[in-house]
Amino acid sequence: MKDLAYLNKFFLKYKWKLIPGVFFVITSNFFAVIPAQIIRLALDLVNENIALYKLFQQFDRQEILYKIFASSLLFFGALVLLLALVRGILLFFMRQTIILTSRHIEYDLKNEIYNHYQKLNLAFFRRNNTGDLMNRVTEDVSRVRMYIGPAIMYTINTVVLFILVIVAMVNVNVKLTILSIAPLPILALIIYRVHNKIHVKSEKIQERLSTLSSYVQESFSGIRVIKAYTQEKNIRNGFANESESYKHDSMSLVKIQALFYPIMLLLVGLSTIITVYVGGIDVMEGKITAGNIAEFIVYVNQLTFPVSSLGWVTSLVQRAAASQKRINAFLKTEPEIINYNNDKLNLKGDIEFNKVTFTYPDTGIKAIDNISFKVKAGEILAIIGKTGSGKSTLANLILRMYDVNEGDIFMDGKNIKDINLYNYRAQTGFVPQEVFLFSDTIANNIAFGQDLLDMQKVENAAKNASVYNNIMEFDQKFETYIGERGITLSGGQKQRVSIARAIINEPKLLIFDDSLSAVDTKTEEAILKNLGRIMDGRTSIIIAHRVSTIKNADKILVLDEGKIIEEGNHQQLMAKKGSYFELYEKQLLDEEVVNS
Ligand SMILES: Nc1ncnc2c1ncn2[C@@H]1O[C@H](COP(=O)(O)OP(=O)(O)OP(=O)(O)O)[C@@H](O)[C@H]1O
Repeated sequence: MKDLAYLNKFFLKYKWKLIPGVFFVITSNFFAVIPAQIIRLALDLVNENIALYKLFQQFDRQEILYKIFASSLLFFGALVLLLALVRGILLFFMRQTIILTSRHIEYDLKNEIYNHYQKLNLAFFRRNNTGDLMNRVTEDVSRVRMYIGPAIMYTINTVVLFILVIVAMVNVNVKLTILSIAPLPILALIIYRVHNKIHVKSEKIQERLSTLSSYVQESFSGIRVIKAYTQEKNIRNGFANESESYKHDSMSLVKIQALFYPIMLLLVGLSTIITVYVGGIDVMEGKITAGNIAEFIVYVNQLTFPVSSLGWVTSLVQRAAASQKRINAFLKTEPEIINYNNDKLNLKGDIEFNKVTFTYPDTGIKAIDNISFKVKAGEILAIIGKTGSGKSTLANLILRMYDVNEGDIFMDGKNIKDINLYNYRAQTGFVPQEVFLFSDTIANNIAFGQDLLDMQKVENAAKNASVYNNIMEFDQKFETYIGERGITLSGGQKQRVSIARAIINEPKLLIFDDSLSAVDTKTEEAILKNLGRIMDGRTSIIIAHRVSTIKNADKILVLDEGKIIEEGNHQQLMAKKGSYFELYEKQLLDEEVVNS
């Protein structure tokens, strides 16, 4: 429960919506109790008047008596209707205030969690799976909303109605009160148990549904592999098995749900029977009137819903507390990469690595091992090496996606930890190894890092990334939708759109992580030529597998197992006749074989 205390700040924020809500809950209950008393009066009136009516048999007055009696009954009926109407209006305002507030708080909480996610660094997203991250913002927040809205509303409602009804009942007859409400605690307990069971089963069904959806999604994504390996039948059987488990769990939920109403009706019926039986004896003994029995039956029926909601509310609160606990754990996670400096930064592009070592915190893999090098502003640094040698990690460290364990990285002579991180990243262009494009138009994808869409800039960037002609071939040109709802770009086209996105701002520092692997050598040459022009006087870091890509770099680092094993420009490294030379010779040979 203490986890839910986190929400108090929201209650305070929306107090002027909640306080009227509580007022409406309380007043609406008065209008729930008064009709029962009017029904008692009406019934007693019927009882007395029937005797009187019979007394005046054969007299003219009987007709007048009948009229008075009928109009009084009509009056009581109209009064009950009017009270129900007023109660309805109050209930409407109750929901308009309390449930509306719960929606406001849900919105605030979702935004708070989402904003917090944006502050957290890459390592956090690698540690937690996407499903979990999504659940915090969707499922968990919804459960918390059920506590803020329905749970609180029904709790206040139940307490107020209970007090009013019990006071009214005790005023009539204490013994009858105790006996008629005796089955209700059992009702609350059973409903609580049934709700918990329903909850456990619903959770299981939800899990089954997720598994089923993932299965279907994966089989659609991998349809080419499935068809190529003629695995359609196996996949179909797998789907049938998953569906069977889902059906089985759903059936068992339906069985429990089917018990819910009969149990409720049984216990309410029991209360009514007790009221009629015990009340009937009291009427015969003259302790209470017949109208009191009718009044009691109305009370008992009025208590049914709040009592059953008590069980429901208890399980709602428990679930909300569990969800809020998970949300709090996320909100308490502090970003590991912290920006201490808000001074404006004008990046030049001098980079220095000084004895840098980095080990991935989750896997314990030492990806960078005691690396030192310098790049002057305006130079092109190339990084080459076997797969897994630490090239992408180096790019991540330059972008300060992770902080180093040992050593220091300097940007323009300042430690990277001490410069304005957001300013720094804004002046950096990065093309990641795994291209990611949003489900949006090509123009918006290219202009992603910009505040405003400047089509001139977008087109220029596309030209410099050698993708302009491809885009112009599409019917809708730059307005072409890509991603799930749109067309599928080829690997090379995606890479070039991603390059256009990185160069559109003419960054001071540009990092290409194996970003030319899917384009042919001719296109690669054209892009590099354009880059040479755009990046003149700015620093570029090019990670590549092909020697042809990096031949013209000012400095080349050859990495192996996180260490620099060779360093120099193309000529120097060729003269060394070491790993770089071997790689070059091998790639040259491969090219000749392909061309012959
Ligand atoms: N997010 C991560 N968490 C844990 N370990 C990682 C992570 N990313 C990379 N590694 C590990 O760090 C090492 C270096 O990986 P890195 O991606 O830097 O290599 P690379 O040289 O870029 O390889 P490639 O050329 O195949 O892209 C590898 O052993 C890899 O398994």
